[in-house]
Amino acid sequence: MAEKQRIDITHLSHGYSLDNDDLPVLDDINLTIEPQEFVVILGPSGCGKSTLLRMIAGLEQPLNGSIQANGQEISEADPSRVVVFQDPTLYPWLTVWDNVNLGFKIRKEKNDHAVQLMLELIGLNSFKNAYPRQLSGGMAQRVALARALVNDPGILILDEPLGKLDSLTRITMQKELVHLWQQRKFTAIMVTHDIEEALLLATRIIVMRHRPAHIIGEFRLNMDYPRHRDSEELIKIRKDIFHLLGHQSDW
Ligand SMILES: Nc1ncnc2c1ncn2[C@@H]1O[C@H](COP(=O)(O)OP(=O)(O)OP(=O)(O)O)[C@@H](O)[C@H]1O
Repeated sequence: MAEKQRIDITHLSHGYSLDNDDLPVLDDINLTIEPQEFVVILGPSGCGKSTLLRMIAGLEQPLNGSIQANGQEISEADPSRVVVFQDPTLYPWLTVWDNVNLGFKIRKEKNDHAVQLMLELIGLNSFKNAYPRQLSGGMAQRVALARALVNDPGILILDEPLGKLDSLTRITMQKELVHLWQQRKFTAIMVTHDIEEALLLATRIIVMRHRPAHIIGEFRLNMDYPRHRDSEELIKIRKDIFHLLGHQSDW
């Protein structure tokens, strides 16, 4: 199993150049994510959440500041940090089994037992010979999660992975995600626009504001799963998040 990762983000700032103007995006982000936490980042559209995730994944370097995994500066992508995007990005010419098995194949390894176990865990064993076009959106996203998790990443980076699913499938997938996280004990960092989703999944919620983005608050949720939307504790945290955001119109 991959070593579980602790992420240390220190004084991280970033920006882009747009039409010769500087576009500051992230401003002095300081955040530590402990191994096996489930951290959810909430923030308005365009504030820089995906940019931050790309940096944790090593797909982009910050202009200033530091970002480390277990004390080592993150300078490039690494198989121990896996990203799952909003779109499942499965290979259409590969079956479900071959999509999940891809990492092993690339590394010239064979671990059919792990692939089988993963397919059972996501409830798609009977679809192992199906092609992506034969799957529903929720099933395809489960395959993408299986493909990410079969290689036992130290950290799973989730960029709105349930954003395009209908609300019923989304509720099922939220439960599955918690189940997988409890079983496989990876560190999870996820971006969502959905406050309810954050409340149901996170061990910690980070709230960001933008132009440029900075952290304006965080909430620890020491509650068991499954959680109930109308529990007193969640109602209180939901209220506090709305209060913090001040009912921003650009959410
Ligand atoms: N490669 C790039 N070049 C220039 N600007 C970029 C680039 N990538 C992102 N941006 C800009 O950076 C800002 C943050 O983008 P990002 O995708 O990180 O936001 P986000 O919070 O994830 O948004 P959303 O919630 O809508 O997905 C946006 O203003 C975007 O236009």
